[in-house]
Parts: sequence; C-alpha cells; structure tokens
Amino acid sequence: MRVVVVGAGFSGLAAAAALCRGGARVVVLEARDRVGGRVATRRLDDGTALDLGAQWIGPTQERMAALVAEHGLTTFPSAAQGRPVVRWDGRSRETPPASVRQTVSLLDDLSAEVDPAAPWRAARADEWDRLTLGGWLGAAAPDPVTARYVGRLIAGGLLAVDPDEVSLLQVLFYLRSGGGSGLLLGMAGGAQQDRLVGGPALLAERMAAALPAGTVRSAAPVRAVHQDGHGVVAYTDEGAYRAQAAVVAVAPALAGRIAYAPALPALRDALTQRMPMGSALKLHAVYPTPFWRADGCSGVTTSTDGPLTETVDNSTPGSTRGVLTAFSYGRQARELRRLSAGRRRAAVLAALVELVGPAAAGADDLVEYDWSADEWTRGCFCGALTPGSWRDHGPELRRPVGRVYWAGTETATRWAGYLEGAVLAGERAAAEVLAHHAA
Ligand SMILES: Cc1cc2nc3c(=O)[nH]c(=O)nc-3n(C[C@H](O)[C@H](O)[C@H](O)COP(=O)(O)OP(=O)(O)OC[C@H]3O[C@@H](n4cnc5c(N)ncnc54)[C@H](O)[C@@H]3O)c2cc1C
Repeated sequence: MRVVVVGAGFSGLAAAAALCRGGARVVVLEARDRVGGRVATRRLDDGTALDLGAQWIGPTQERMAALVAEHGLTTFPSAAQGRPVVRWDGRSRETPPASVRQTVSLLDDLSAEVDPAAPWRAARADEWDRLTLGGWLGAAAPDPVTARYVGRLIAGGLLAVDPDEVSLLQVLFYLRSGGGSGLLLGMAGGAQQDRLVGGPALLAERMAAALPAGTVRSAAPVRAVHQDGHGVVAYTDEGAYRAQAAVVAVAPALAGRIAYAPALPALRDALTQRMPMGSALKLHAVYPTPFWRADGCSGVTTSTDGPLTETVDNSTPGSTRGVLTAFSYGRQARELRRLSAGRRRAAVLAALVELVGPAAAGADDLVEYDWSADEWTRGCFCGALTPGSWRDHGPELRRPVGRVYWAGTETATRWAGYLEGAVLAGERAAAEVLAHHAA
C-alpha cells in the first residue's frame, strides 16, 4: 500500500514511521525546506542555542521520551533554581495568593467531567461551550486581579489566546488532555521540566533520517488532494503523488487551505474555519551573563499586567550567556506585533526591567520569530475551537473523509497542542489507515 503524508512536523513524521512499520510505502510531502514544523533552533556565534518554537518535554509524555531515547538524544532539566517573581497588580511577590490555586483547582475539578476524546458529550457541554473562560472567571474568581492572572496563565500560557476568545469547554478539554494544571503549568514535575540537548529540531531531523531514503520530499507544498473510489492524488507544484490513502498532518487552519476534490463535507470544512491558531510571541533576550541568578532569582516570572505574561531562564548549559525567554499572548502579542522592531524591543525590555530588575535593559540581543507570520504555521502554539463550536464541529476533528485521514497535534486526545500530542495523533492516524486499507 502507498500512503501520502502531508506535513513533516512531529505528527507527520510519527505517522510515516508507524506506516512504514506497518508495511506501507510512504511519501511525506513537506511545504518547507526543512522538517520539524513548529520547532526551529537558532544558534548564536558562541553556540548558544535558542529554541524558537517548541522546546520542553515533561513527565507522562511517554512517546516523546521514547523517541528521544530511540534517536540517541538526551535531555537536561530547565533552569529554575532560585526565587520566582510574581508581579501582582504592580507589586512583586514570590508566589501568587491562595486565590489563584483555589480558582485553578475549580477548573481542574470541572475538567474531570470532560472526556478529552469527546468533550461535546459532557453533561454541561453546551453551557460550558457558550461561556468564555473570561466570563467564567468573572463569576468564579474571588477578585478581578485573580481573574486576570488566571486568565493570562490559562488562556494565554496554554492556548495563547485571551480569556474572552476561548470557551470554558475548550479550556477544560485542554486541561484534561494534558493531565491537569499541575502537569501543564509546572516546571520540575510538569510539562516545562526538560529540554532536549541540540533542540527538538534535531530530533525531527533524526526521525526523518530514520525513514527509508527519499521518503520526505521538502519544498513540496500540497496544493490539492483529490480522491475517488480507487485512491488519492496529492498535487504539489512539482508533480502529483498517487496513493491509496492520505494522512493530512497539519493544523486544521492550514488543512482548510488545501483544495479538496470532491469538496470536504460541510461540517469538516466548517471545522477548519472555526479553529484559529493562537497568538503567542516568544522572545529571547540575550545577556552577557544570567545576571538574575546572582540576585537569587530563577528568571521564572509571571505577571498580572503588561505585555509579557511569563518569562523563564533559557540559558544553555555550557554557554556563559544568559537567555531570558519571554512570552506574550493574545491581545498583548498582537499589540507588540503592531509596533516597529525598535519599539517592540523597547517595550519588551521595559517589561523585563519591571520583572527582573534594571540589568534587564542591557540585552545584547532580542531574538524573535513570529510564527503567526509564517505561511506554514500561521500562529501558535496550536489551534483551538472558538466558543460554541465543539458540539457541532468537534466530532469532525478525527473523522476520516473517504481516504483522507487527519493527524496533527490539534486532533490528539492526550497532550493536545504539544509535541507528545502530535506524535500520538500521527500514530493514531497511521493505525486507522493500516486498519482500513490492506498493507
Ligand atoms: C513558540 C512555540 C512554543 C511551543 N512550545 C512547546 C513546548 O515547549 N512543548 C511542546 O510540547 N509543544 C510546544 N509547542 C507546540 C508544538 O510545537 C506543536 O504542538 C507541534 O510541533 C505540532 O506538530 P504537528 O506535526 O502537529 O504540526 P506542525 O509542527 O505544524 O507540522 C505541520 C507541518 O506541515 C507543513 N505543512 C503545512 N501545510 C502544508 C501543505 N499544504 N503541504 C505540505 N506541508 C504543509 C508545515 O510546514 C509543517 O512542517 C510550541 C509551539 C510554538 C510555535
């Protein structure tokens, strides 16, 4: 059996490996001239490595851990020794007030009622899908600052959207899919625990290299997928690829930009119109040294206000330089994006000064990469269904359309939105193809 896989991110690469193991002959068509999708590593002249996209893996992400080992890579713990800073309504403190834990626990409790494989079946699905996280926080959080902080951390930190842009149901699905707020938000013991030596882009390259020679065709954007009773044809600018089935391993927002013949069923096409990508800006401020460590600070900060919601110490072991990586989400990220590069740098450094002190103004460099402007990603960290969309369109996420199967992290039921979810989704789609078409 021949299978064409669209996209060589972690999902497409994992799908291709599983299909090859199942005896299929596979071609992976990748739009970019590199594999990996939402991962990329930029190296500074002194060897400092900056992960522009995904960078962390953590406990319970078993497929990622297995792939790291299988491809001969290792991990190192994220730097988080020292005092964190919580900038709370204009004042600095070490931990957020108890109201934050209480409010987030309420969300965790509600998420226990959501099956991540079918959020639309939750008893209160309709009510929760109509309500935005912002609306829920307005009623459930004990005060407006707690509501703001939790909104920025949960809607922003997890989905890179504003609390008013996302339904409570989407948030509960995401919390459940990643095993709860403790795992999702944590550094040690959580999803931000470890980084890959060499960066995740190196793992993607090794996954691609382990496939039979010639499997991955890069610089081959798929423009159209046609199918009939006998097979599928994927059209690129260079040529047509025939197969018995296709796995489309790209985010729904990008899958909707491919032309299908026959046209996709209305509900599936509508799904691609209702799952926009998030809006995160990840910015690396590079310093001669990690100066915050001398003051006993961990570099891990969170904030109720300003353009930056959180920062981490992202310095690379072996490099003397200090890297403070800052994240801006939703509306704040859009506002930063509208500024000229010079004004953005000034705004980001001013926010860093407020979080970690005056030395933050002396950055050698501010390295940014705007995934929203990237033609083949169009936003990050992932796509999320808009309020009110889960019930009618959620069931279409993984439902195959004839010979076309859907992968990509957005289709995962565990660790959706993460590298782990991408791998699991790719392997699930491969299993569906192998089960329905003779190898
Ligand atoms: C800034 C940032 C930080 C993140 N941090 C983390 C993190 O720390 N940990 C974590 O686990 N996850 C993180 N994520 C999320 C993680 O990167 C994604 O969940 C994961 O990479 C998605 O993989 P994927 O294969 O589903 O999709 P993608 O990586 O988007 O892969 C899709 C591939 O398809 C290609 N493509 C698109 N359209 C076409 C077409 N028409 N024809 C051919 N090819 C096409 C794209 O070029 C791309 O290579 C982060 C993401 C970003 C951007």
